[in-house]
Order: sequence, then C-alpha cells, then structure tokens
Amino acid sequence: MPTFVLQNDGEKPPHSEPPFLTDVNDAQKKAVLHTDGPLLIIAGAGSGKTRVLTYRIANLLYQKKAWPNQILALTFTNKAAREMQERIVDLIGEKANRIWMGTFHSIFSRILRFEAEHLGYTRDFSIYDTVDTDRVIKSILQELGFNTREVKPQAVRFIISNAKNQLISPEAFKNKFVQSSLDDIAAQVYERYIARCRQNNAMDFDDLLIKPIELFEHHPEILQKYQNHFRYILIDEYQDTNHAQYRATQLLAAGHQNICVVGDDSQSIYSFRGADISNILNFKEDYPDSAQIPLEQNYRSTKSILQCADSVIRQNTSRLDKTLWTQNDRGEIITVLENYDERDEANRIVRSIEDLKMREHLSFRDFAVLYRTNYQSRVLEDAFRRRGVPYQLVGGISFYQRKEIKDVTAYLRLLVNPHDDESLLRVINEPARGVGEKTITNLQQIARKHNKSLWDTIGDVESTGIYKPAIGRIRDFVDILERTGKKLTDTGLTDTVRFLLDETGYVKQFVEEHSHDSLMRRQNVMELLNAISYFEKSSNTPSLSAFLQEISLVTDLDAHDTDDPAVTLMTVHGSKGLEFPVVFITGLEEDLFPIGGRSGEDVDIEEERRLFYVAITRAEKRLYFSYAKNRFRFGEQVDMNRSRFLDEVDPSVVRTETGATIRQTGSPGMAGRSGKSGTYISYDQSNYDGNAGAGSDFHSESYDSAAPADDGGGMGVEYDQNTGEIIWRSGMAVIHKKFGPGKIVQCQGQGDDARLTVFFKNVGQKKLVARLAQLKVIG
Ligand SMILES: Nc1ncnc2c1ncn2[C@@H]1O[C@H](COP(=O)(O)OP(=O)(O)OP(=O)(O)O)[C@@H](O)[C@H]1O
Ligand SMILES: [Mg+2]
Repeated sequence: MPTFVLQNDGEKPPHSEPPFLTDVNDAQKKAVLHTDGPLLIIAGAGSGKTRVLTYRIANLLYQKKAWPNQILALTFTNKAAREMQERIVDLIGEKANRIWMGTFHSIFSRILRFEAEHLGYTRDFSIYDTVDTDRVIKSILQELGFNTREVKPQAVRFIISNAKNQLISPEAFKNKFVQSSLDDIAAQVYERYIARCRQNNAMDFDDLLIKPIELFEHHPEILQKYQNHFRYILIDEYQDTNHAQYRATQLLAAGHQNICVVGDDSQSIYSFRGADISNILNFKEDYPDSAQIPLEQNYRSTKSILQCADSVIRQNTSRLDKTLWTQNDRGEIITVLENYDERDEANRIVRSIEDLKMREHLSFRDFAVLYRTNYQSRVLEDAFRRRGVPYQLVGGISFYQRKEIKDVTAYLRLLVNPHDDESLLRVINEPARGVGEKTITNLQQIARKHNKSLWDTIGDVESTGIYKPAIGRIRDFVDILERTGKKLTDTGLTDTVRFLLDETGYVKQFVEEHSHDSLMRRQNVMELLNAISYFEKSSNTPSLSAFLQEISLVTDLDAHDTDDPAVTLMTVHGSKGLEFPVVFITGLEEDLFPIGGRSGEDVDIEEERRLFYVAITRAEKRLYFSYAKNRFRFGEQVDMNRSRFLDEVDPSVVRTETGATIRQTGSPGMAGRSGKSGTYISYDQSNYDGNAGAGSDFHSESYDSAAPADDGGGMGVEYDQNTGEIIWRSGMAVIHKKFGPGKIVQCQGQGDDARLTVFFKNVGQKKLVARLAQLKVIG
C-alpha cells in the first residue's frame, strides 16, 4: 500500500493567474487554466501540446487543486517524463518531484509492486523483457514438440503480445481469433506461457499494462483507492496508446473524470504495436461532456518545413482535419540529396553537418540524422567515426541487452527471486561449470513433475537422481548464491556484486580469454558495476530489487542525452516528441521508407506516411532528405528507387542536389565514365539552382551536378571514394576555425590521417593532423 502523504502546506489557493503564464498563447492558456473535467486536445506537431501539459500541471499545483502526488502524468518515454518534471520544478519548485510522472510501464509497475499480493505475485516479481519472453516461449514450443527453427519464438511472442494488449484471454483467442497455422500454435503456447510466468513470479512488459486492469476489475476497493488518490490524470502522445492503456486510464478516471489527453492523429506510428487511433475518437464518447481545445499555431518549424509536412500528410485519406500555421520565418527550402550509394549518402551527410556547423555556428547537438530501420545506422556510424564527428546512437543494441550484462543481471534477479526459472537457466552453466544440457533437461522434468521451481528442485539435488558428477557442481552453484544472498544482507550492493563476480569466476573467464571481444565484455561488466555503485550512492532505496526494476525499464530511447554535444542518430520512431534545428531524413527509397512492398509484405502506406510526417516535423530550421540509388542489402548491391514520398512533397519547397559526380575508371558498373586512374568525386555547381525549380531536377537521372552551396565554384575538392576522406594537396586554400584562412604548404600521409603544414595569414605556420584540424577547403 503506497504511503499517500499529504504534502500541502494548508495555504488557501491563490485566485490570481500563475505568473508563469506569460509565454503561452490564448488557446494554450485556456487549456492550461481548464482544470476540472475531461479535456481533449488534438493538434498538429509543434503546437505546444507537451508544453500545455507541463504548464497545466504547474497550474494545478499553483492553484493548490491537488497535492503533487495526487497528479498522474503519463508520457511516452522516461526521458520525456524527466524533462517535463524538470520544467515543472523550474516553474513551481521542488515539490514537483513528488508527482507520479513516467511511462505507463514505469507507473504501472510501481502500482503492481504495491499490490502484487492481490494478484498472486510477490513484490519482488521479475520483469521479463522480450529476450526473456522468447526464451520461455522457445522452451514451451520445444515441450510441445515444435522445431523452433521453423516456428520462430519471436513470431509467436508477437501474436501473444497482441492478444494480451487487446485483453483477449487464451481461451477467447483459441475460440475466436485463430486464422492461420501460426495462430493455432500461438494459441497452444499462450496459456502455458501465462502459467509459466506466474510460476516464475515474473511479469512481461505487456503484463505491466494488463495486470493493473485485472487488479482494478477484480478488486473494486483497490480501484477506488487509486481513483480517489489520483485527482488529475494527464496523458501525452495519446494517439499511440493501445487498448490496455486506454482501458486502465479509463478505469482510473471514471470517478472524477479529471482527465486531459493530448495527441495528434497524424503522428500515430505505433499501430504495429497495437496502438489504436480510435482511442482518441472514443474519448468523446466516453466523456460526452469533454471540452476540446484546438491548438493551431506551430512554434517549432519554419514555414517551408510546415508547408512540406502539410503537403505530405494531405495524401492520407484517414485523418482529422486540423489547421496548423506559424509566424516563424519562411526559412530555407528543403534540400534533397541524391547519392550514388549508402556510403556516399553517409559521407555526404557528415560533411554537410561539419560544414553547416561551422558556417552557422551550430553545435553538433543541433543535428539529428533519422532513419527508418535500425540497421541503417551502421554505415552512418562508420562515416561519423571516420571523420571524427561525435555522434550519439539512440536505439540499437542497448547496453542492458548485451549478453554479459544479461548474464550478470540474471544472477542478480536470482538473488531477489530464486524461483525465477528463466534466470536460473541462463546462468546455471554460466560461466561453464560442467552442467550439461541433458542434466538441465532432467532437472526441468523433475521440477515440472513435482510442480516446483528449479531452485527448489536443485536445493535438494542429491535426491534428484541426476548424473552424479553434476550434483557437486550444482551444489557449488547453490552455495555461491546462498553465500552471496547472505552477503547482501550483511554488506552493500556493490560489494555483494563484486563478491558474486569473484566467486562465480564470471570476470576471470574474460581475463583468461585475452581477446578483444573478451576485453569489451569485461569492460561492460565493469560498467555495470559502476552503474550499481552509482545507484547505491544516489538512490533513496538502494535495494537490489529497486536497481533491477530501474534497469528493466530503461528503454533504448532513454539513452539519449542532450547534454553531450553530439549528433543524434536515431530511428524515426525514436524521434517522436523531440525537436532539432537541423534534421536529415535518410534512406528515402522505395522498400525502405516506405518500408516493405518489394518483398510483397503488406504495407500500411498511411502509417508510413505518418512516420514521414513525424520525421519532417522534428525539424526547426533546416531539413534535408536523402536517398541512395544503390544500396547493399541482404548481402548484395541492389538498385533502389527514390521514395514515392519525395514526389508527394510540394515542389515549391524543395530543391534537389543530384549529388556528386562519381567517376571510376575501370570499375565495372561505371564503365565509360571519364577520369584519370583512381576514383574521385568532384562537385560541380552548374545544376545548382537553389530555388523552387525542383521539378525537373527532381527526376533527373544524372549523377552530374550540384554541391553544397558554400563549397565555392570550381574549387575541385577531391574525395577518396573508398574512405570518403578528402585528398589533401599542397597549395589548397583552407580555413581553420581558430586560425582563420591559410594555405597548405606541405602534406604527408593520406586522408584524415594526413599531417599538414599550413601557413595561416594571421598566425603563421602550423602543423596539423587533418582529422583533428577540421579544415574547410575553400579553393
Ligand atoms: N506559446 C509559445 N511560445 C513560445 N514557444 C512555444 C509556445 N508554445 C510552444 N512553444 C515551443 O514550441 C516547441 C513545440 O512545443 P511542444 O513540443 O510542446 O509541441 P507538441 O505539440 O507537443 O509537438 P509534438 O506534436 O511534436 O509532440 C517547443 O520548443 C515549445 O517550447
Ligand atoms: Mg509533444
């Protein structure tokens, strides 16, 4: 039971308007000051929806309508929650830290920990991520006699997860929703999967959303407690809530109906995960008295960017009609970068970033490079690394998904919840201690027969009758865990984990292996120890279970840290709600963005278009589209066609830079192109019209043409096509950020590693390494 401490200081509510309401427009102000009763805000990108929520909460506190901990604010990422909380602290003071603010998953898991016993769990239940879930599903599939190479656990997980999120029970699924043979298999797995999770005292990510509904529906008194407690409920990005999220918040708001939701139907991009746009439409039916306030002024983007976004989203037939305008400048028109291949694309983007940064005095953190699928990041990363431009990858394999980190956390989970069979299976032979597959299978059978957890089974391993030599090894394993558990009660968290790592020999195995890979793994484990140590020092409740809870809820999106001056690389999905002065949207090719199609998959083009709309509307000042004519995919070079979305953009706001001339003598696919021996790319400004004449350029098949505007005519910078690095030559005129203009008088070595002697007009001769000097060639 949570301790709901009243935090109010007993002052009478002020009647005046809050002082912080100076920088909101009239419509926003109306939404902020509307306190009681349901409120729906459907409005376009950048119109201040998130800002309204933030100010609304500050106002509720300012007006003393509720104690901070009686406000429930649900956001899409933990990072969004943190930012909102920080902003409210700025506006209203430290008490804002007591607001219940976070993602659905984190808030609901908090409630579930309080109420776990009512659901037949203990408070220390484990949280399974998708990898854990796949392991459980795989073992069930094997028990049922399926070959898991043919029936992929991930595919089954996807079906089960969908059913769970739509609150479809295993029985209902079996009876009403089976449409394919895979559904049929999923139906067989579903019930066992639920039973297995319960037996392991574990909840998966879907359970964190569903179990509260079960709790509220079966325990009206508990529902009432939370209904009374949360006086105000606010939800951001409402268009991407799924049915379970919708239902849970509907239950919570049923009494007082003080619920405010904000969203944009045009930005609904998670239907593949069960997000349901109709939740917005249902809102009006659920709350017939709800107020609706439109926000129509965009504060984020230039007129050109908004015009571009509007021309794209108009192509969708299913959307609500909304107005969006801005007082911001018209700004630059959008540049389409046409590239030979994906390496060319990546190099060009990095060069454009370096160039713009210098020219416009920007910081690397002002740039974002967006892509449709995660794997596209690799080539981009290579290009960034090669040119020494700092970047931050958001998404991809997150730290906590790495094998060694998952191993150690499995040990930690076992310490908290020894009945967590999945974790036990993960580490019983990790590092290898001679407990073979066969022994493990035997143990599983024995456990199942006696309806016991594996931990209970191996607690009495002598009586199991398994292979003798294994008994001693398992005893050792149990012994280590028991001693570590004791240590946990006697000493601190960090010391306990260090003890565990020593006793198990987990780190020693990496030291002995001596490979680069093992070194990285060791460093990762050490980094986990750093994280634990930091947690222990900074948390109010430095328990192991609190630490595990925290890390299981760290999503990839949360890795993003705007304090680092680095370019952000992320998927379009990950960029929702964010904004950057300069945005590059890459890989605008058919079968990539929009995804699918070529391989015959069923593509929801309208959703892909909404994704494109989300990407465009992240940009504040400048926007670039880019695509490659060739791309290495599935192990071979494939011809790519430009995305249909590029043709949908209003031609008056884009121009195309058809890219670098690629001349390759002797290269098979490029035979006949002129040039001296070797490969170089040269820019030619002749087709660079820099204005609305995009129409003809847009469809140009030519490789020959334009360059970044400021590269200067005829300067003839040469790039090594293999590395994308500049070929440095004596006599080149350059500019250095600090030293000003100069001329290269000598160069040794190649590309970014070249050592250059440059005579600068202002400061005389300097020796520089190309990579670090970040020189700009001007002639
Ligand atoms: N009245 C205002 N005056 C000045 N700036 C504003 C105002 N309203 C919003 N902004 C700024 O405009 C930008 C967009 O606001 P916000 O992120 O709240 O929009 P949003 O509607 O939530 O966008 P999205 O749909 O992308 O989530 C932010 O930088 C915000 O600070
Ligand atoms: Mg927002």
